Amino acid sequence: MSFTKQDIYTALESITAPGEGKSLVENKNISNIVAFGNEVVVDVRINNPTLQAKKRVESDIKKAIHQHVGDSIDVKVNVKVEAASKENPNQIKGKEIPNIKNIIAIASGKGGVGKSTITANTAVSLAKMGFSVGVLDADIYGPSMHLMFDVEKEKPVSVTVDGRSKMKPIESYGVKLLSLGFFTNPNQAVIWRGPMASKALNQLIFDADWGELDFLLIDLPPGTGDVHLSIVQALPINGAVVVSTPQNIALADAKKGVAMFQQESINVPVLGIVENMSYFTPEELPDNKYYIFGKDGAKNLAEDIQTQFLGEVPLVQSIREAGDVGHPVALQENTPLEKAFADITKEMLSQLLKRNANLPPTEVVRITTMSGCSTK
Ligand SMILES: Nc1ncnc2c1ncn2[C@@H]1O[C@H](COP(=O)(O)OP(=O)(O)OP(=O)(O)O)[C@@H](O)[C@H]1O
Repeated sequence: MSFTKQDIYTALESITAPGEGKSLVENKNISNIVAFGNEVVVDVRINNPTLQAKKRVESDIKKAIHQHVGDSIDVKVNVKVEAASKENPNQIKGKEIPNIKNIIAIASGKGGVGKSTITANTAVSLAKMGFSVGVLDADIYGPSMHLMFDVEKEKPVSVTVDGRSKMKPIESYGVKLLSLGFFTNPNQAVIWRGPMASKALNQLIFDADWGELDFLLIDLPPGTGDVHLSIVQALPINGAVVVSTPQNIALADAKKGVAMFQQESINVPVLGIVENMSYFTPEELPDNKYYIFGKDGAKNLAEDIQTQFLGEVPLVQSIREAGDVGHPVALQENTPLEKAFADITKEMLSQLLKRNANLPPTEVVRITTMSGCSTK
């Protein structure tokens, strides 16, 4: 059968580079194509170093050529991984997403420490400060953001942007949301394998019509696994926030979480640690503080590992209730909790400003105004 190099390029236009949101051709991943007789050799360069990504690219290329050009063609694929440069520890990895100025990952080592609660309330605080904010719920084990923002019955619709079909995030309290929870049946356990989860998350980031965002907060799953690795390697994350309770077992896991971001191959700056459930104050004894999970654990950890302590949130029934009814407590005007979350958010922004100030000049476009925050 006869075919041209151009036929091969056209076939490869249908394939998305892993974690890069554009087609292999558009993203200039194809470095060479040689076609002779019934054989084609495709040389391709990708950034994602995982074996799964290499295998996926190889099999996608073969499939596309067989499907669009001819199923008897003998296809050979050479995949080369281009490691991200390690020279500048503040380099933002992954492809820049033009409409999204800052991406912040919220993580925890241990489950159930309040990572989603902190994400939801920080997002609300940012929106109240006048920023445009999006939240991506990447917690594949138990997405909860759609519940915390009272939109569990909503389904994102498809819109056409520049000729491409995109998902429109659901908006609640001025925050744009996309969650795996919108696409799963709440009564069914969903088992996401690493590559499948990464693909779904990539779509939620790159195939979504986020519009212009000052901040995209990513609520990561607890722990340090596959999903973290592929998200932090594929996305230009400006910084990570780690949430922990003051309990020893949670702190040990938080330390691992921080270490994961600081690993050479990941190298995402940690903006700081938030301590949740720091103490309990009964209504009838407003001056008493009971340190149920231990005292100052996260503060001490932050000091030990030379990370910023971003603030503390007490254990309060109304935080749990507000989460359950889908009305984050930071929305309650003129309350101590609204202030607590605003203070944590400002501290996080100050750290982000410092971090962005260290970026190469072309990257220092992230935030220009931030009332009440400074890099000092
Ligand atoms: N400071 C707090 N005071 C009272 N309840 C809280 C507080 N923080 C979180 N909670 C409650 O604790 C539970 C777990 O919180 P959340 O879902 O935010 O944790 P998570 O770390 O995101 O959990 P997962 O590991 O499942 O993702 C929720 O019911 C939430 O409402």
